[in-house]
Amino acid sequence: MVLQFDPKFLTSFALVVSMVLFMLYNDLVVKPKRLRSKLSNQGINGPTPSFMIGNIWEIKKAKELITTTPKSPNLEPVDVHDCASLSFPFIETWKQKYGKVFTFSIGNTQILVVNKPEIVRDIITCKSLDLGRPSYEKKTLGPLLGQGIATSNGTKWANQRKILAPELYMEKVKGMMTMIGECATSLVNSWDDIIKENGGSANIKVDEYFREFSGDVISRACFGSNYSKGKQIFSKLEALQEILSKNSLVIWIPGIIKYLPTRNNREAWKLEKDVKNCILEVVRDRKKYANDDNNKFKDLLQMVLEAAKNSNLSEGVIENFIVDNCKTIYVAGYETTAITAAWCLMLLASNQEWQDLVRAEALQICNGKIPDSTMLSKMKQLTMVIHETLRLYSPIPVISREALKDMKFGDLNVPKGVLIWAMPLTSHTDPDIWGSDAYKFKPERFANGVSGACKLPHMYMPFGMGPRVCLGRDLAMTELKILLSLILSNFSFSLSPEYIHSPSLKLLVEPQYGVNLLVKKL
Ligand code: HEM
Repeated sequence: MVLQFDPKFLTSFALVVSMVLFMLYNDLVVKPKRLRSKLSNQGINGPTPSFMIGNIWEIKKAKELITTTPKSPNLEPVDVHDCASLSFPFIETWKQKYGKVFTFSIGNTQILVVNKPEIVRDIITCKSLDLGRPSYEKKTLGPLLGQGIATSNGTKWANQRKILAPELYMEKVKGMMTMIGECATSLVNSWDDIIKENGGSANIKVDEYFREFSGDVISRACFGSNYSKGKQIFSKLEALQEILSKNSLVIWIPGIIKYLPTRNNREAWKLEKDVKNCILEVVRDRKKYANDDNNKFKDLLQMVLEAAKNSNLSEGVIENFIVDNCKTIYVAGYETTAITAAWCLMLLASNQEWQDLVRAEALQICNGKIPDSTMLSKMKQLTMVIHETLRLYSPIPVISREALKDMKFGDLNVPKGVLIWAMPLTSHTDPDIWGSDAYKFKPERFANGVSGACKLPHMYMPFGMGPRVCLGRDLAMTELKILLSLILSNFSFSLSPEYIHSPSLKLLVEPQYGVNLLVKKL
């Protein structure tokens, strides 16, 4: 039997196929080539990309080489902290080969890496809404962050920032200090118990305890009295984050991989749906009691709810606004703080003289009490240690932007669609900025603040800078100071023989095998 097709159908079919092919050719070949040639005309070069995958292969190979050779401090002491080479080996290699400004690609996305201080300053302090968060973040982190403040752009971002920022100002954080002190005390008590059981000292892997601590703080700050429901939500978000970090390179490859019902994708979709339902359940409970006592709930969720109520957004949009911003605050604030605390203890464990100094300061100022805001402001040496930790082990290694229109920074023309990466990890250890001891742990460099520590203070950016600077900076610093001062006032610690030094990049830069310490009660 010979199939007969209507000639009109055949013509339309051929037209659609050629349009799809044309669009694919444009997206995968023409556009990336055009962007690269606009950059190379300005003398900006980089490794040659392969079709569809860009430089993913080189990145994967460089990372594999590093992860197979972790260092144990028993063999070599941890006294050189070159975190950038360990977590971004490919960036260091290309920087040496192509200079301080170079380009590479992941999938068909063109990335411009900028290490020149004057350009970095212009980019991260740029107030134009034409410079935004990269659209790929919505692809890679969509299930985790939705379209909350961290992934949105333009007026949508500006509105969310206006609503959320005042809730995390220092004045509000001061009101959270008793709650933070309670969470830290609970961690100290659990270490006390382990140490007692083990006859005076114990080998403790600190990471899970710090995650529990910062998860508790964020759950209580976000959900107040619905805190136990908050914990359930956050454990699902944690699982979702783990799945997405496994997908982080594959998802860049153009095509339909993120839509395929693979095991990872199915799990991620289920968790995303569960989280949304759980948050909306808390919201429904709140609405039931809202008229009983309007002052009952004074937490971030209530503030997001009220902001949504006062806006002229439609019901469906309001739901997403609430769900996405609750998720964003959790994701932005949970692991970053926990990982920083772990790196801080690793550094104090390997620098006993600084551990003794900061402990003496904490004991003298707090005298066994949970610190209040006046005490925290007096703890200068502890602040210096946290700054130095964030310099050497910045948990967020890249500050990324996308040119949403053609843009110009000094002499540099950035075509629309190019992603720009400023790299805290690299600029925090650049010897031209910090001196020849840039890779050493020396908190004393911060004795006169950030401006006294380096020639170009804007190159110190663990919390970013400019209009999109971290909203939770004051909360994070307060959490870290309370937690660390209580630990130092109660315990002494050194690196355990089980500790393996291997900073590695998942979604954040974290200790690949955790931080194991030998902890003793004072
Ligand atoms: C040590 C802990 C933390 C570090 C190192 C850190 C670092 C950062 C960095 C580098 C950015 C991106 C800035 C940019 O793109 O210019 C950021 C954004 C953000 N952070 Fe943090 N953060 C920490 C803790 C927190 C906490 C505790 C919260 C909330 C409770 C939080 C909420 C946010 C939010 C909402 C944004 C997005 C701001 C926007 O796009 O306008 N962060 N953070």
